[in-house]
Amino acid sequence: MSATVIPDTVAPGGVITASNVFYLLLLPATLLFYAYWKISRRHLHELSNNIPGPSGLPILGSALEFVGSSADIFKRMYAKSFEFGKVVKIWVGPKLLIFLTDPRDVEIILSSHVHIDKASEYRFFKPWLGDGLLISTGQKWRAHRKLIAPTFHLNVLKSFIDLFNANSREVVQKLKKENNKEFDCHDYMSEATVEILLETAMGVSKKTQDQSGYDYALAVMKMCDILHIRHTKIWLRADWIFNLTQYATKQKGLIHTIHSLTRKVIKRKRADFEKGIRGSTAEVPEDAKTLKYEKNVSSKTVVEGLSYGQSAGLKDDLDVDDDIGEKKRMAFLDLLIEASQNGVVINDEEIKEQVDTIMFEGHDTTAAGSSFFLSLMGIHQDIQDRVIQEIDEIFGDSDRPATFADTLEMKYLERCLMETLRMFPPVPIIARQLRQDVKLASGDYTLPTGATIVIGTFKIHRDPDTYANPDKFDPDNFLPERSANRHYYSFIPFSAGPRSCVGRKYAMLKLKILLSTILRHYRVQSDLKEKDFQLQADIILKRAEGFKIKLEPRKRQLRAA
Ligand code: HEM
Repeated sequence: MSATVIPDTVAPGGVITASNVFYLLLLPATLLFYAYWKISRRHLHELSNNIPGPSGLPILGSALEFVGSSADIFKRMYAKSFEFGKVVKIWVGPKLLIFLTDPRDVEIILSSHVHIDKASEYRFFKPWLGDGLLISTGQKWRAHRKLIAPTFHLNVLKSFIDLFNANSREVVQKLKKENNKEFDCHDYMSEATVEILLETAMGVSKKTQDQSGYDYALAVMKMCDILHIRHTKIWLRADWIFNLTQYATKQKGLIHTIHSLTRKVIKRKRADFEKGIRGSTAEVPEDAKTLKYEKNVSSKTVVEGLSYGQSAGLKDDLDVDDDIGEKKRMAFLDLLIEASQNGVVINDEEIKEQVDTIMFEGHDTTAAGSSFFLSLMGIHQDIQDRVIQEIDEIFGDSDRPATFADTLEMKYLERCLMETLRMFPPVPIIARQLRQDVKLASGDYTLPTGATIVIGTFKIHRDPDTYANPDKFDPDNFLPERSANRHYYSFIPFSAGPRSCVGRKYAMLKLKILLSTILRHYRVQSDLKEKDFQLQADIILKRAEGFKIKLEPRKRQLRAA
């Protein structure tokens, strides 16, 4: 542009050229920009000065701590976390991260209707999840949350029970080929959780998809690897650099695989909708239907009988009014398509973003949770005995499907599940961007506007001030008398407050049916102990070495009912 204004020629015998002018102005312009940048960040520095944390290197800060494999980074960061208190600042280049692990401080952030903006790192999800519920903010997030949350209410979830049973039975059949040999159960859990989502929340039969649930799950895992690399290698954060790398090409291919499934799902559902078909079109085999076994359970018992993965005192928009009107009782994609018919609440692109979001959040988290659960059962044989005893007391020697009332009886299994989510929370950290200063409750600290706040769920769940023996797998941590005096925000696997997980109840119900069905048929063995797990936190917490277990068929004489 400047070349057209000031011709880039050498003046006869002179030295003033356009490039000379450019270089002459570059230095003062840079100095001015730097001065402005420093002044605009003064507040950030002033308020963070008294927050403890590693001093780091000039310019880079602690960026080098994030070099290496995900498992190395996780181990290093967790070890470092013991050097400081419950409010820690870390500079990563110019970025200020503040880690919070005191439940009183965490409550201030998570319960707020103001601090709802996700950290800037979530933008790496955009090409994949668009502006779906996980990432969006402001009015768009509010309107869509209001629309989507009721589609995960208990009354809707109860209509999924037969499909949870049918799919869990299929997993048991598939697992037969792994009898008595070591294998990675996460592969099976990923495939099952994708297929269950397709048949329940999306309401389409998995048989109509030409891609298997596993292909989709694999693409998601590889996509998470790339996103994790962008979080840790700071030079890849800039889109223009990232787009020059092979990761960008790989990402394009993976997004194509992921989006081709979600596009097909929406297309099929729309076609069904136009034919007047509502609800799931997935078929349930007769022997997985629960109607004749179901006892009537009042919604009051339901709320009191199940914590759904939350501390008992925490309530959110999933807990209000379980007896919602008949009209509102629609599953996720049915409701979105119906809402889009008038084009006001949600348009086609937004439906796709939400479907992508639910397909991701709904499967990878529960695949990790169930794989950790099975690994822990394999390690703690005595605890597995008690779970199996409880299941056998509920089902006897019958092979009938699990009813909703049965899931309420699975109290010990539920405690084991909660303890699994405590020790190995699938979402190990939550990050928010502060748009205004926040005074903390735990000490004389004020978090400055512009800081990235990292809620360290993994660390909070291992705090010896809250859990007497935090590294021991002890389901009795969730006995009512032990939970009673705990701060509500000291157990937050599903986050909490207005941006809590909308799939919390769905996840707990599905996991109870899936895991109890597996344990009705198999006993789990594991040669490793949990201290040997190589944890890696690339978006979702996993075992880097895979979730290796062995299954032994249980010797039960089953009868039909
Ligand atoms: C064990 C299973 C699960 C765990 C541990 C889990 C955990 C979480 C956590 C911690 C968040 C907050 C994330 C953040 O703020 O960055 C979240 C949000 C979310 N989860 Fe889950 N989740 C699980 C299962 C599910 C399922 C089954 C679904 C859907 C079917 C789901 C859908 C969502 C959505 C849509 C959000 C975003 C909510 C919002 O921002 O309004 N999750 N989940």
